[in-house]
Amino acid sequence: MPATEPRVIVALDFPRVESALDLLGRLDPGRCRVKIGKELFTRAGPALVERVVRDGFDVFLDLKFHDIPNTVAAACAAAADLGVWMVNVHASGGPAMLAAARARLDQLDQPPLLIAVTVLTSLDAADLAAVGCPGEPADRVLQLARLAQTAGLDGIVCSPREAGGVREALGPAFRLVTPGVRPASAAQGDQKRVMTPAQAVAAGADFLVVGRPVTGAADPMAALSAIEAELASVGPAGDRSVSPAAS
Ligand SMILES: O=c1ccn([C@@H]2O[C@H](COP(=O)(O)O)[C@@H](O)[C@H]2O)c(=O)[nH]1
Repeated sequence: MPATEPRVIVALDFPRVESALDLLGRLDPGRCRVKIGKELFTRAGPALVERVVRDGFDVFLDLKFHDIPNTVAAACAAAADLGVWMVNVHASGGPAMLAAARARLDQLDQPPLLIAVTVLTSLDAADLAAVGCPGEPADRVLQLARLAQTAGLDGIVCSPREAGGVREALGPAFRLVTPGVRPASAAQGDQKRVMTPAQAVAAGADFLVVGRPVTGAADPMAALSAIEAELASVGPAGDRSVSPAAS
């Protein structure tokens, strides 16, 4: 990914639509992308997504579809109709579900990026064991990442902690989208697998999803600028541009 492309995706998680619009009015689509997730989508619906797209933002619609193949494929097509830049599904939905989503989006001239959620960044090994998946999160992430790549997805959501291993195993063109990003001074909250912005990019993340460290800051724009400054200090280490032939 060229180092000049905005890496930060601001998660617009707000209890009030007006608060999301207020922050959007201060953000620059040339500097960051935005994520609309379950909270804002449930409050404001597709009309808000279309408005934010019209305002020039690359929108990651983070609804984490997880259902039977036919339903997920149709939901992905509906998301694409909104003009979003990225849409996601749960990798644990299985190979047929992933393949159906891929096949449906492949019918479009300009499909959004299709990304698979691996292991939620709020989970640690004990949480995984509690839901019947004993083992290290990194191993499960890699297993699900391979499944997603085999099904032709464009990348995965994982924590920055797994980015290095996945990057090494699956190559430079596979997009790694990492929530679980916390500047050194920020509260961890419910996230269990975290790294700083600089560490995430150095580990191989393409896109950093950042919510509360920006949206919950006293001065959200100053918080975003501090993250950008931290990323600038990483320099070209995160530039893994690939030729079309290699991608
Ligand atoms: O594994 C995942 C998948 C998605 N998310 C989403 O990212 C943001 C993170 O927000 P913070 O406030 O920076 O923790 C949020 O919208 C989650 O739904 C994730 O955290 N982990």
